[in-house]
Amino acid sequence: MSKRLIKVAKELNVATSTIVEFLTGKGFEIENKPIAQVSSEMESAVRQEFAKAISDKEKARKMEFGTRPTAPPPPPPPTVRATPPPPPPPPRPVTTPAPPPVQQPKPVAKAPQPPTPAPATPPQEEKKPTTTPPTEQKREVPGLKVMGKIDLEATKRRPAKKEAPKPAKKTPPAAQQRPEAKRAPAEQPAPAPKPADKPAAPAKPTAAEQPAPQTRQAGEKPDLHKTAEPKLRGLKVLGKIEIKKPEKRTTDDGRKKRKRKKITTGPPQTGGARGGRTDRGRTGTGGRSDEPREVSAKDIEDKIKATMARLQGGGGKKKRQRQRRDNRDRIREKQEAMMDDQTNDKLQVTEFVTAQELANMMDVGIGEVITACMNAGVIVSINQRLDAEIIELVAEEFNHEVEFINVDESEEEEEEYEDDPEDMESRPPIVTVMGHVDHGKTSLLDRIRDSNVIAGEAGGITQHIGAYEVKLPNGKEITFLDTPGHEAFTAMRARGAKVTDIAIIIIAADDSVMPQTKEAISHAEAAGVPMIFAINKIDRPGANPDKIKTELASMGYQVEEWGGKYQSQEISALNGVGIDDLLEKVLLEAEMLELTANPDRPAVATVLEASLEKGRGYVTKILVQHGTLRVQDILVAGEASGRVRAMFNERNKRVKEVGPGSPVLLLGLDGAPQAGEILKVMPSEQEARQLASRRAQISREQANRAAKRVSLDEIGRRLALGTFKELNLIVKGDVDGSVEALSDSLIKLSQETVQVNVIHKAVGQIIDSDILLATASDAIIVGFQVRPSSSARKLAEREGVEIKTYSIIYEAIDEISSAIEGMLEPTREENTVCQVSVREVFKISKVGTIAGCYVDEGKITRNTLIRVIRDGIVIFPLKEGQTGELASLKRFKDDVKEVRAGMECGLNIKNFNDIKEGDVIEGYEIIEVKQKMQSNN
Ligand SMILES: Nc1nc2c(ncn2[C@@H]2O[C@H](COP(=O)(O)OP(=O)(O)OP(=O)(O)O)[C@@H](O)[C@H]2O)c(=O)[nH]1
Repeated sequence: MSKRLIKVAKELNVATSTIVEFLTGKGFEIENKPIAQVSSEMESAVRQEFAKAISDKEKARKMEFGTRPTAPPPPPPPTVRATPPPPPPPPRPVTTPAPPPVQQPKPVAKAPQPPTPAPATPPQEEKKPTTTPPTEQKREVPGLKVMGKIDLEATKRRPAKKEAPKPAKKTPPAAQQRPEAKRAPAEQPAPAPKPADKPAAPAKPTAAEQPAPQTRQAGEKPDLHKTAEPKLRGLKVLGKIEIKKPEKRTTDDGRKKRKRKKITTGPPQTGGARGGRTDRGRTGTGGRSDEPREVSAKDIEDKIKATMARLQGGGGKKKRQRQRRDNRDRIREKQEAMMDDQTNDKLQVTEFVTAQELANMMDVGIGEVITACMNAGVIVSINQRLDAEIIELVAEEFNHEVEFINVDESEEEEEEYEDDPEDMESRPPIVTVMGHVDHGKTSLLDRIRDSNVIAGEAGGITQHIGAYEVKLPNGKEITFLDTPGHEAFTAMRARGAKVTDIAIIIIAADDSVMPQTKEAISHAEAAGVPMIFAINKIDRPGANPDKIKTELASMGYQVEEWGGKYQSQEISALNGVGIDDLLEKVLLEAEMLELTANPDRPAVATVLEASLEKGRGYVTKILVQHGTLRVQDILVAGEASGRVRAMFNERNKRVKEVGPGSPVLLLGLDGAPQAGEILKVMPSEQEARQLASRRAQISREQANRAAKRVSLDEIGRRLALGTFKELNLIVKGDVDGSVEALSDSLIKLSQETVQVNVIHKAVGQIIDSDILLATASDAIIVGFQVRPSSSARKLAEREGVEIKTYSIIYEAIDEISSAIEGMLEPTREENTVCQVSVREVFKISKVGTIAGCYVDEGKITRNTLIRVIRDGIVIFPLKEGQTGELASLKRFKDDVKEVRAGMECGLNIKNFNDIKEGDVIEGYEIIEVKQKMQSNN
């Protein structure tokens, strides 16, 4: 599994640039971006490389914190505790020989120690009050006379006074010494430390302070002794201060300090809330977490009391306290919630949650989320919707795992109906006829319908219900979709419905494989629907079926009789030749597909068409796919719901029930679902309504989101989701050569992670069917020197299909290649600012060709960059990198700076005089595009 660079860097505590440098040096390819993916191979290399650094750092850390308390202190404390009483006698002799001045320098040498004693003193103060009771008993112990001795060296009187109370209050071992200390204070204190550390000398100089450490040891424990011993010597003054404090504590300060303690417990909580956030990143600090736990138990009691008091109507004096407690509680609860979150840290998110929502989910401040985004190089606002990559990154930052859930899936959990294999019955195949205009689609469908009308229904008034069934002499049935051509076919597929089982591609034998034929093939191919080629009009004198087969073979579709895998049939839709054979081949294909359905289950159907009819309400034409649909069934289809009021077949005959594979027209829905939407039978009207309204809500939500379809900018995001494996492209160009060249180059961009497919390529304008195919196949349209028709442009906008147009082949390749690599950084982009149609052309000598134009959209200015488009193909400028400019722009006879939509104007173009009536002048500007989020990362 690969990781983000930033994460690895954090784990190793190494700069990302260092890692990148190292990896690049090792021959890995990695970008210096925080979200760059680090493969496990790279990671292990990096870990190996930086392992030493990590361990060194770890050691260094331990040294800082651990050495003071652990290394030196542990040995002395135990000895001091255990030994002090027994060793006293031997030390004395030792002390005498030891020269006090000589050893004093030693403590001085241990420069670092002085700071430690200072902190050591406060603990003493706190503990002293608690130790007060034992002091009297301890006074009896004579062993602690040493204290007195120390005092003599420094300031005899004061230390003596101070020490006296200390020993009295403290340690039991000291008790014996104290009496001695009083009597012979000068020397005895020294021995006490000596036995512990051996260095008798240090004891003497610090004599005044040593008593203090001893008292600490008694009250506290080994740690204090350890730190004290080396440090005490230099810190005499501090010792004095400490001694004074304990005396006061016992009286007034005790209360104050108790209060302080309470206060300190409070702040840690608030601090915890603040610090908790930082802790998350560092996975918490042990010490702090302990405190709040203790406090929380008390606070719970307090809270109960406070609540009780409030219920009973407490006095105003305690109001603040209560408020404070409440605040603390709130903070603590928040903290606990965070802790819970951390343990249960898998976030289920839909894509495009806002920064605020993500912060709420993780229970962290929005500021932190924004900061995390900024650290990753992305500036976001509170309500900005974050994409998958960023969500992942931010969640990682807060130790959350992310699971992306599809809104549709999450909102609509379809319970899979499990069909019993025994209930499955074969159903008629559903066939779509597609082909080039005038190649005979309608004629074929009519011929089939007329010659194969279901028995007993001949002569009835037919109505268009989007499909019809035919029964063949052998009793087998076939359902033909007669929705016009591939538009309906792809429109349905674009909605996720796969209705067609088999596609008949009809090609006129006296013509050739035409652009629409190729499109039809592309559509069927993209849908994975088996094709049968019907070579029509074989009765025509110029018919040449072999030519068609050859063309098909050259496209990679070898027909069966030529050794290929595609069935084909020569037919004449006009006189009925070959139709039965064609239907036989359809049945054969259907047999191979083993089409079955269970008629005994709640019906599921696909909407073919829906409309609002006067007097009938919403009329929905459907094709039942599973189960049997009956009158009075409760339905939901897309955002519409209702109950089946009535159903009619294509003969306009009422039917009470419809089985799988049959089309029907139904009344009763409260809206018009879109073609391709699934109609389901629901158990209750309430559920149907709920589901419909939920879908309506989702579709609104989706409409608000970024384009649902793939776009170059979106590839990075999809790659992050891990679901993006194929990039489908439709390539349109001005000439065959460029289409081929561009397609080949684009296919070559395929990588291990992303396969680039050119699902359709053709010469000519980008038209509606390209958009439909792109919608159905989630493809991007790449146009080279061609433009979309205005209806195609609108359709693309509506469907969210991205059309990328280029004038330079390598730019197209570069951009798509960058997108695939997830590092698209568009900085300059074309923005169409106007569309002007040429209505008249005047040739004026010396001036050139003047075009009388009408501004259809936008505003053309004198400086607008332009290109001339004829029949959807760019005819000027043709040279790569060249831009078109106006030589003049006039309204009537006046030069003007700009002309707006709905106005006429005259213009001529620099270096271009071949302008013709009907040409379109497209004005555009080059704009600097803000870097998209994906590209930032
Ligand atoms: N000679 C001959 N003419 C045919 C045959 N099939 C269709 N035609 C003729 O070809 C023309 C076009 O046929 P249509 O069935 O309308 O073709 P289409 O593909 O449905 O056309 P659009 O609906 O416009 O896409 C009509 O004049 C038909 O009479 C055939 O097998 N032989």
